[in-house]
Amino acid sequence: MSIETRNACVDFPIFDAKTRSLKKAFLGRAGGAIGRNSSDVVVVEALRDITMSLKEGDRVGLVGHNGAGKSTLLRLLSGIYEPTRGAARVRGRVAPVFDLGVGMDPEISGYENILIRGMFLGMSRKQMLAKVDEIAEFTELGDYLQMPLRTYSTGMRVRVALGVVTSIDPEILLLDEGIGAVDADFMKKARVRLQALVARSGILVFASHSNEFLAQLCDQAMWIDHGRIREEGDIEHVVRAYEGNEAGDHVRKVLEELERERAAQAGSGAAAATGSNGG
Ligand SMILES: Nc1ncnc2c1ncn2[C@@H]1O[C@H](COP(=O)(O)OP(=O)(O)OP(=O)(O)O)[C@@H](O)[C@H]1O
Repeated sequence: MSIETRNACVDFPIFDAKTRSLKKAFLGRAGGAIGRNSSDVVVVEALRDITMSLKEGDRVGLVGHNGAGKSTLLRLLSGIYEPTRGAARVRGRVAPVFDLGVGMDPEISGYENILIRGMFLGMSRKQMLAKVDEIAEFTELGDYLQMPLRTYSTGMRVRVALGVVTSIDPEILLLDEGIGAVDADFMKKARVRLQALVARSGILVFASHSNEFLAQLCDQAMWIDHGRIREEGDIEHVVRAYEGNEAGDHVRKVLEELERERAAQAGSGAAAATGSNGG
């Protein structure tokens, strides 16, 4: 599996822009540049000359200000958008997780929504039937899963959606944040599942404004600025460039913490193995 883009650009033509008061070319603090294409139609230049090459095992975080182009890049990689110019080629089974609520039907039960949402993300009905009990247990929603989804609170819906998303087996996982609405205890549980999901996905591209979350799931990052790749490299370096030393130090702490957790897990795994041999 792989992702390759070469000088990929995405323009959004805006036919109903108030053109008379528009400056010739506008580059604001937020959002992509506003310009005109060759037919003099106003366009938002959401992505400019994106060249990237990802292979199995790559875990890339996208950082950048509001409107920088992160979501547009994820949509380009998922095939929802074609490049206006340049090329984008993606090989592999893609699971686009942009909006946790997409593909959910308020009129049917939580249980049925689990099946449907899973199929929307590329799983077969049979595969989902095999997973549904485990997902139901993860959500801790009990009998609520028999009730129509419209009777759920926002956080309860997110639990269902997260349960499904973290149960799939994608080759390429494209994740847009928006995972904020669950309570802290549940998030802790979800984090473990998300990390497991990422570990079994071949390629991850994850857009988020949470450096903590990014550091937990990614090792590389790209800073998207006004539709262009401004900086790329390891995640600490990119966050430091984008947000400064304090944020960079925070990322390093999160990475060190993860490293300790992993070492402790490996240690206890080794101890358990030794124990069973001895007994
Ligand atoms: N469907 C659309 N039609 C017109 N312009 C769009 C459309 N989608 C995005 N844009 C523009 O493209 C630019 C990039 O938007 P995008 O959603 O990719 O940014 P983002 O980095 O994900 O931002 P945020 O962090 O705020 O979610 C913005 O200027 C936005 O106004």
